[in-house]
Amino acid sequence: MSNQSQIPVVVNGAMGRMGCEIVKAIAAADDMKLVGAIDRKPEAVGQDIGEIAGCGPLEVPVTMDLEATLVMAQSEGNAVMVDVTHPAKIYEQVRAAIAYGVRPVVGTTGLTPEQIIQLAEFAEKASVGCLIIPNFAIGVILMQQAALKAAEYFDHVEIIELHHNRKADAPSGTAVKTAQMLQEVKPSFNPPQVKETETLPGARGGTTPEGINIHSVRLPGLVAHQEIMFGAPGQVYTLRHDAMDRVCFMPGVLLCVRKILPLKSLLYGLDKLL
Ligand SMILES: NC(=O)C1=CN([C@@H]2O[C@H](COP(=O)(O)OP(=O)(O)OC[C@H]3O[C@@H](n4cnc5c(N)ncnc54)[C@H](OP(=O)(O)O)[C@@H]3O)[C@@H](O)[C@H]2O)C=CC1
Ligand SMILES: O=C(O)C1=N[C@H](C(=O)O)C[C@H](O)C1
Repeated sequence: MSNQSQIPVVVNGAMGRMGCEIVKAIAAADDMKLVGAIDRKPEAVGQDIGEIAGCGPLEVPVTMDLEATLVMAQSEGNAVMVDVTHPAKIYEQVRAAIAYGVRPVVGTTGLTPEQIIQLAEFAEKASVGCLIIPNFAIGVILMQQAALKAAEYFDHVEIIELHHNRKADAPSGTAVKTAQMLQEVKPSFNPPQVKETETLPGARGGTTPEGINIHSVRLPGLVAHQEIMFGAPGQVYTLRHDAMDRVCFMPGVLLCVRKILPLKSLLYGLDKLL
């Protein structure tokens, strides 16, 4: 495939756990070209991201300069930025990408519902596609679909998400999205049965506006896991997904990079693309 028909891709957070995996996946995709690698480690500036990610030289030096990279990517035309950084700066980074006409595929979690609404308005006005994808794994989307079916029959549900202990945000973006999806089937869950008292604050987890409790477990050894537990008199129905390796997210990342090109507005969730 000629260089001109390849999709130019910038990875923000390129040196992280997800970032390195994404760099390798893009390097292996014939229809994409890595044009920028951003991270926030001064000591790595100028080093080849291909060497850092372990896929051999790509001649793409690490930079800390988001704006200059967006300007460069914009000049390539039809560019995409995959962001896998940190909740702290994600809102500003997505706005900047949209402002430069570089389509953001946002894997970073931690955006608030209000921020997502504001980004949707901004993307719509700019007529730039934007994807907010709390989970790129197909297995998670299938689990969520099964949960939507179960929610038609069960009034009681709790979500348990389990992650490695380097994760910055809690609850996970996937758990938040799952609760939001369930609410579309039923406006509220878990009608109270008794007046509960927490003798240890937080023991019942965090309660979403949908009335669904989310429990966040953080341990070394875990990667990314989620259970959705439905209960009814005499039965418990549990759905579970386990990400054993971040490679499971890569087909979803590549799909987003391809599917974002014709979009002119924001979509939230991989289910919207399938
Ligand atoms: N949507 C999905 O399917 C998935 C989403 N995620 C999400 O992706 C994000 C990253 O996860 P993970 O790769 O495990 O995290 P890591 O901490 O391993 O990687 C993040 C990288 O981005 C760097 N970074 C942080 N903030 C900035 C910034 N403002 N600008 C540039 N670089 C920055 C970090 O630097 P430093 O080390 O110095 O902090 C680090 O190198 C998280 O929000 C996580 O929830 C993760 C897996 C799957
Ligand atoms: O931080 C992670 O690792 C993950 N984050 C995402 C989330 O918050 O849902 C997706 C996946 O669970 C891995």
